[in-house]
Amino acid sequence: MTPLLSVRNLGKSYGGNIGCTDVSFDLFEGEVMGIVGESGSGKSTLLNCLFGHLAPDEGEVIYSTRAEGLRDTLTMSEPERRMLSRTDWAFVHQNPRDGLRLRVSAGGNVGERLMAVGARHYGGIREAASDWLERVEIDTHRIDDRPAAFSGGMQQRLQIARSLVSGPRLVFMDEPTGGLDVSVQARLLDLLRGLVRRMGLSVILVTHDLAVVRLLADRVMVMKGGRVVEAGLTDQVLDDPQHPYSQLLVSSVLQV
Ligand SMILES: Nc1ncnc2c1ncn2[C@@H]1O[C@H](COP(=O)(O)OP(=O)(O)OP(=O)(O)O)[C@@H](O)[C@H]1O
Repeated sequence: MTPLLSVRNLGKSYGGNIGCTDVSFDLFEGEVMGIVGESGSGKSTLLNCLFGHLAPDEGEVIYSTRAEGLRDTLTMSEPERRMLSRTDWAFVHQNPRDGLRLRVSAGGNVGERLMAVGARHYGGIREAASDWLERVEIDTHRIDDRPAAFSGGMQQRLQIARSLVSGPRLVFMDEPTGGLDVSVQARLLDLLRGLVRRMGLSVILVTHDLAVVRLLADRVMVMKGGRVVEAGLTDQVLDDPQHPYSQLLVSSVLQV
């Protein structure tokens, strides 16, 4: 089976500082890959290099496109890449305010993404937006409200609806439950898990929370100092970590 995404020797430094280095992995269709590590271990740098928010210094990011087979996204033209990130890919930010337009209605936030991929029929767009609000458990009566009036958890659910409405195959998530109350996190995780499984999404999920990884990820990569120090099936890595740093990471959570 061809991987959906193949990353080879990806590296990015900031002046003399390593952001991430020598990162290689494959991601298959329908698979969730968790990336964990302490603050400064390179998780965000890696995620942003993969999505295209940052330009890596070296490496390859080969993506299996629907129309043109395998393509290195790092050598694509800017318009091609933009199109890919609107149609096949989506990004869920930790802070929903980074992924939403706060002055546009909830329905508008979702509908806008459909228009960006060519939808034009107003009735159809509004219906799809309403359907997606329901799917992320937002009362459809709030469709014309601005997200600024929503709670943090609702804003995050709206951002997820906006990201998924266009039917992406690969979703990048940066601490999607970070900054939310524990009870709100639990509900969001449940929702995310259901959507990911039902839609058969491939996900690259950055988090420092091992409970999030345990619940969502099929496989996990542990990063330290910009490098992947251990990778494997989630249960294996969390139940029987091999690298001393992974052991420390797992045991520090258990002690809390
Ligand atoms: N804009 C930048 N300029 C210089 N160094 C940076 C920059 N962004 C990140 N770094 C450095 O790159 C390394 C990796 O940082 P990165 O933010 O990717 O880690 P992280 O694991 O995502 O951390 P956090 O969980 O705190 O977001 C760190 O040493 C960090 O100081």
